[in-house]
Amino acid sequence: MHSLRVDLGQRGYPIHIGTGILADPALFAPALSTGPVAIITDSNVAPLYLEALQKTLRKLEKDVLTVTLAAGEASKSLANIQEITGRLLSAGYGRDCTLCALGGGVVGDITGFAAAVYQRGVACIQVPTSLLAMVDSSVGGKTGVNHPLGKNMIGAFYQPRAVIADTDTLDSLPDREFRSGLAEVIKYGLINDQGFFSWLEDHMDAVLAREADALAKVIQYSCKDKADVVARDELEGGLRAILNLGHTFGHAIEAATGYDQYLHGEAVAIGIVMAADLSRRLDLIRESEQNRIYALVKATGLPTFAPAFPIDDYLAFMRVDKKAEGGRVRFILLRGIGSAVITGDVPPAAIAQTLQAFMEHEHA
Ligand SMILES: NC(=O)c1ccc[n+]([C@@H]2O[C@H](COP(=O)([O-])OP(=O)(O)OC[C@H]3O[C@@H](n4cnc5c(N)ncnc54)[C@H](O)[C@@H]3O)[C@@H](O)[C@H]2O)c1
Ligand SMILES: O=C(O)C(=O)C[C@@H](O)[C@H](O)[C@H](O)COP(=O)(O)O
Ligand SMILES: [Zn+2]
Repeated sequence: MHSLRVDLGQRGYPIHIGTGILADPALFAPALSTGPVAIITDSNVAPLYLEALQKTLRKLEKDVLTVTLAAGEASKSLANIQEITGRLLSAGYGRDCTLCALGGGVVGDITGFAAAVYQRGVACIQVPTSLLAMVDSSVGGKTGVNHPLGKNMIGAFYQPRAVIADTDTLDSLPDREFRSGLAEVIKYGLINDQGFFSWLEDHMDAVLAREADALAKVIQYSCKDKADVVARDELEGGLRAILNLGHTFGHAIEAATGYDQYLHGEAVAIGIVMAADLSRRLDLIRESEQNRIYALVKATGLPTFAPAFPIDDYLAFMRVDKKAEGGRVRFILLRGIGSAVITGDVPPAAIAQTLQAFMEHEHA
């Protein structure tokens, strides 16, 4: 097992990454409040891992309630916050309860938000089971739900008490979901870890084959890169926005397509390719660097072109992005591989050219 820490003083917490650790009560015990536990999970994950987690918690003599949401992004809704909190109230759960998010980023984001608002805040443990959740969403305390008008528009920063990532659960993760998680992994290399990006270029075959050593390195490096950024800027006053590379375009793609055609990581992959294109148009990176980025995304089997919509539709979704300031959309762009810049100083014509280029055809 490998453990690291998100260094946030009193709100700091451990991230445990390893095989078989879902069955280890000793990892859960320090993060639990004194009262009962509610496991929030989804309809795909429940048949696979719910029993194992229930067993672990019962060894700690915990009463356990389970809320199983329908799998998929549509479950990240305010209606399900009502459902979860209603179940907790009906069961008489008080402020001493703990919510355990067992699943991917959807379950993690909604459970974290439910924990933030239920009786003004109860303990939360993230038990990520998708690659994306292990490398990104379970860490850092961004919680929330979607609104039809925009992705993640309702939420809170609320840190978990612990992240417990049992990599054995990835054995059952469908290939498309696995690749989706790799988009966020590539992101870390691009924003602040040039060596990791090069390593990914050299080892993508091993990663895609889910070789244990390669997978362990991917998860450990990603969690460390994310924990470092979060520790320096928990509430996204500035620096943390670099974790949003590819998301200004990506979230617009998700929202424009009703959240059900592209997985989050797929939309982010297209967004990364677009951000690289925009960076090159503004002479921030060389064409050779743009080509490397495109090649790695492509080698990962992720999509690199966006569905065709009127540019104004994309721009309208991009304007609701939370990074916008004074009505001006801000982008995370690249100054090289391993170096990101946050800027609102982007000519509208360049944004339109990038959108056009990646809607019309695949980049050669
Ligand atoms: N809070 C953050 O910092 C943050 C970061 C990145 C993404 N996100 C959010 O995370 C969500 C995407 O997360 P995701 O990709 O995990 O999606 P997801 O939660 O929908 O999980 C992906 C799919 O895989 C299934 N699944 C999960 N684990 C499995 C397993 N071990 N075996 C078999 N099937 C399994 C799920 O049921 C689902 O169908 C988006 O809503 C995105 O906005 C949040
Ligand atoms: O943790 C962060 O900060 C991120 O931006 C991580 C992203 O991968 C994630 O998709 C996040 O939910 C996006 O946040 P948002 O603030 O743009 O909604
Ligand atoms: Zn993301």
